[in-house]
Amino acid sequence: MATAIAPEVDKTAHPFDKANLEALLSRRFFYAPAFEIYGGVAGLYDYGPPGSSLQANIISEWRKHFIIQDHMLEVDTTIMTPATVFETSGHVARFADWMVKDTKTGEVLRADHLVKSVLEARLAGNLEARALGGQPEAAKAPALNKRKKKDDQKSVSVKLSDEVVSEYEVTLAKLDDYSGIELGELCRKHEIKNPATGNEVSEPQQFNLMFASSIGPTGQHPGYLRPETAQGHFLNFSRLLEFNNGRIPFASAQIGRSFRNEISPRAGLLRVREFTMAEIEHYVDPEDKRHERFHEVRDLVLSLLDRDTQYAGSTAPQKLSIGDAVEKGLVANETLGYFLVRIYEFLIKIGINPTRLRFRQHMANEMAHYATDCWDAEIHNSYGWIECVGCADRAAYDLTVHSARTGQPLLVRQALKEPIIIEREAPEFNKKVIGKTFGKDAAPILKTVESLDEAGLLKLKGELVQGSAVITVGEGQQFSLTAEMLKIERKTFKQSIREFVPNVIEPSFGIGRILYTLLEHSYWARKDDVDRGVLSLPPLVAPTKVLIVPLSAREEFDPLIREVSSKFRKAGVFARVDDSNTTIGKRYSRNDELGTPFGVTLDFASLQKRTMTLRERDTMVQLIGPIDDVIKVVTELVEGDIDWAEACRRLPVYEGVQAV
Ligand SMILES: Nc1ncnc2c1ncn2[C@@H]1O[C@H](COP(=O)(O)OP(=O)(O)OP(=O)(O)O)[C@@H](O)[C@H]1O
Repeated sequence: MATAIAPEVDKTAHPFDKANLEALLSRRFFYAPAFEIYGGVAGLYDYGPPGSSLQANIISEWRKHFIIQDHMLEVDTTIMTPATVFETSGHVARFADWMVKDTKTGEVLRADHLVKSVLEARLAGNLEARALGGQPEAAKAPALNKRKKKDDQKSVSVKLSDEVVSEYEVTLAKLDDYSGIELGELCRKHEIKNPATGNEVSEPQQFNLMFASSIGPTGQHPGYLRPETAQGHFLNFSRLLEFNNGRIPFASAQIGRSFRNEISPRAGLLRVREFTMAEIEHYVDPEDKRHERFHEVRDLVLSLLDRDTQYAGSTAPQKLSIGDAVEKGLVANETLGYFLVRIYEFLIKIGINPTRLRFRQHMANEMAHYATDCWDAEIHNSYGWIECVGCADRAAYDLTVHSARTGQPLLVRQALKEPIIIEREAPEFNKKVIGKTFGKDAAPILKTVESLDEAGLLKLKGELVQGSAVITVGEGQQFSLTAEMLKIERKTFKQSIREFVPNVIEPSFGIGRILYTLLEHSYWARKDDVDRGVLSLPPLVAPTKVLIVPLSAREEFDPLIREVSSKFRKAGVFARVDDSNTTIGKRYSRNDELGTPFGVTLDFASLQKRTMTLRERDTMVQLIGPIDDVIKVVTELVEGDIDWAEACRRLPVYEGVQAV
């Protein structure tokens, strides 16, 4: 048997060409602007057949990797949410970005994106100018009036002083940390204007990103489309805990749509107004954030860009094993570290280039006020380093606020191995007297006193000793209590149950951002022809796994096509027949663009000798073998049980005319 060597393919013969990739994605209908024939709406996209399959395959792998392998509890909660939920969670007050307006045209721009694009364009212009030689334009920020109007839309060769370059670099490294006021100051200081018009911009204003709606026909019940899936997990916490037999740690997981009214979405799938998220809420004991499988991942080395490095104005990550990172306190705890590794493994498995993946820690202002640590998985693409997954330790915030608002306990009760004896102040009521004196107000009065903490009870006790005490119930109603109604005494209790609100570690994935970045990482053009694009998607996520190509349209091929299709179907391999009336080369080229990893060709020899050729997308090498052997090899390739080098050892190279 002739053995083929699996050749290395040069995928870097041409520099990455975004326009070519975008043309391919549109031509093959991976996705397209929604409502296109009505002119489209910014930030809304529809996925076509290959895009939908690719997304479904990524999600399917996500379910296997996280839900199945880590035994998570899957939920599917509603998108439409009553306003009170988001008032409680803080989204109504704080889920906002800073926007500025063009003072003449009224065009709206996101403030931090404006600062970023203008400073980056100036730095790029500086590099160009330095390459050409020349004097720095100014010791400080270059005045815009010295520049051409509109010059910040793209880089313009203007040399900057070293001092300005370093100031810009530090500003960019810390960009996510600035408040609205600071962004306004940056615009004034660096004379940042609307690049499209050269006009000044207004002071930054906050814009809430949630889509408001109302529930029911009266319009009296305000609601919002959820901007993340997380709240649906938290509100079901008690049921989930019960489902898990009252034990933590455990995690809930949800895949679903979220909506954000982004200020000016201009980055394709990276910033859209409706998108699919996959979110995990992992509930842990606040006093023990170890993870039972941490030992399995502790030696894996990640690229970590910590907070202090960013404050120092650098964006160079350090390579560190997650074990060391947790030990040094760089990553707050084992559970957070475990998830960083699991996120890494998932992204690599679906085809993200590991050299273009880093984890960046949030800076102080960037992080939600309640979070204790947060790292974003950022993946590099032609738009720069893009957050694709956020991973935060949200502490006990969400469960605490929903519990306080609803009066429902959202906590864990754990039997203590050894009961503990505690001494504390305890109220003893004379319910008869209270009932007689206060009537229907008696119950809320008792509830208010019972909810007082140790300090509150001691204060009340002191006042009662003086004769009477006033307590405030609900919205400010006051009642006077006497020593006849209430005694407060120090008592001893035996506690055999520990009650606590768990902390939540939340990995949150944006599927669209991952999908687009994967397409960029997979795209390259053949050395001999820049227009022959290939998407090297791994078989695991490729929309179609095998293309069946009959060489002739003659009827006598039909039974064989049916047989091969049916055998692939039975093996669980998604195959498509391409019997279009075009050359075999064109058929393969089209499927290279669709990312189809394998092709099998049925020719006249197939009819006579029952053989079939097998073509690999990237190398275009063709092997040949008996039909059943080829199907077996393809099945193993698709399932990841063997690689192409092994396939080349199993089947001889096809020596006939190569169908390229
Ligand atoms: N407008 C959007 N379009 C597509 N994906 C998004 C969008 N907003 C968020 N995501 C995805 O959801 C994930 C979790 O959302 P999160 O709230 O952490 O994002 P974010 O910090 O608001 O993102 P950004 O700062 O880029 O707006 C992100 O990592 C990203 O992958």
